[in-house]
Amino acid sequence: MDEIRLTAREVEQCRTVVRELAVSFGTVEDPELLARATVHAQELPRPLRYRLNDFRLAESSAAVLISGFPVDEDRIGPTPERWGAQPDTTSTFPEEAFFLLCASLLGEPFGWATQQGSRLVHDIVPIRGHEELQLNSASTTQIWWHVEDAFHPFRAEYLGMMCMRNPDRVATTYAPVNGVKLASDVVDVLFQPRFVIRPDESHQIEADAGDEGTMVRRSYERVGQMRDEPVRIAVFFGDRDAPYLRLDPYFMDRTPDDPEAEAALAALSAELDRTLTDLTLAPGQIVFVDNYRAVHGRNPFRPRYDGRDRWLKRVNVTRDLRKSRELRAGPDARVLY
Ligand SMILES: NC(=[NH2+])NCCC[C@H](N)C(=O)O
Ligand SMILES: O=C(O)CCC(=O)C(=O)O
Ligand SMILES: [Fe+2]
Repeated sequence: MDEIRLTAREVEQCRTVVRELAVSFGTVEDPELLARATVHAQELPRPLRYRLNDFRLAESSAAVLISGFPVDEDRIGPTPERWGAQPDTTSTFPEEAFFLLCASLLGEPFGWATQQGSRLVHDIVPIRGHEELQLNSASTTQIWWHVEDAFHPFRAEYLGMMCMRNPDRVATTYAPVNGVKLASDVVDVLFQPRFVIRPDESHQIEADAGDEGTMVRRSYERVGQMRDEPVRIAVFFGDRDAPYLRLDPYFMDRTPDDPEAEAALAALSAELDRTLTDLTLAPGQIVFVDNYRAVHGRNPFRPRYDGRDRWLKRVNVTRDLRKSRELRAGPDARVLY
């Protein structure tokens, strides 16, 4: 994993850019701010921009950690009890704006109509009743490692997470694909379309009541179709010697009709299990996981439900919005229906 540590001077430079945005905007969801993000991101410190550029272009590493940006523990307010339940979006504006500007250096932030009310910046918080689900809002059960939204052809190239608080030091888990060792015939099988990935539950929880337009309903129908009539896909793609990967074993069908494929998936899973490591985010730290080159998950923890729970912000980033044009309302629209 790459680590970028901001110097005190660089942090001041970042805060100046963010302060300027805060004059005109109260939420990072404002489409006008998003339209300008790529431009304003060029005002961030040059070393940060160079490092993120290397990460994006040279694939120097499968994840990058950015440390040093401060979080104002009092100003951000209590951890929300549900997704998007933060009473005042301005309370985390500086942190989210910095996060979004960094994301803009890697590509275009986007959201899903079927997740967290179509917002671009998601909350990762433990939610009452979700403790044992395979969702970001779970707690007492581990989140099995996965590629984010592996079932979807337009899933993120990078998954960003920024820590607001993490008092019990709960670890995100992480394993890069370049650490796995597999026999050549196993790699061959993984490159073939012999695998089935179903949509995970985070796309099947109906959005906040109220914003259930026709488009959103159609979007849930599309996810339903991917669940009921999934197409067979390859787990590996790209370069034979440095493959990209696409898998979420928890939501993948066993393939008893194809024992060779089943064995290849088991072999890859065992390797990723073997190489999985902990990454404990501290307040202010941002990680961007290369969603084509690594899997991630999370260790279990006991939720507090006292306003001081673990709280991350999350954003999906694509290198190319155009490839999903058929699912978006306009060229610069960022929500996939
Ligand atoms: N193996 C899994 N648990 N996959 C689903 C991951 C969690 C999902 N992306 C969410 O936002 O809640
Ligand atoms: O909470 C974490 O550290 C990661 C959760 C996760 O997998 C996700 O939100 O996509
Ligand atoms: Fe995830």
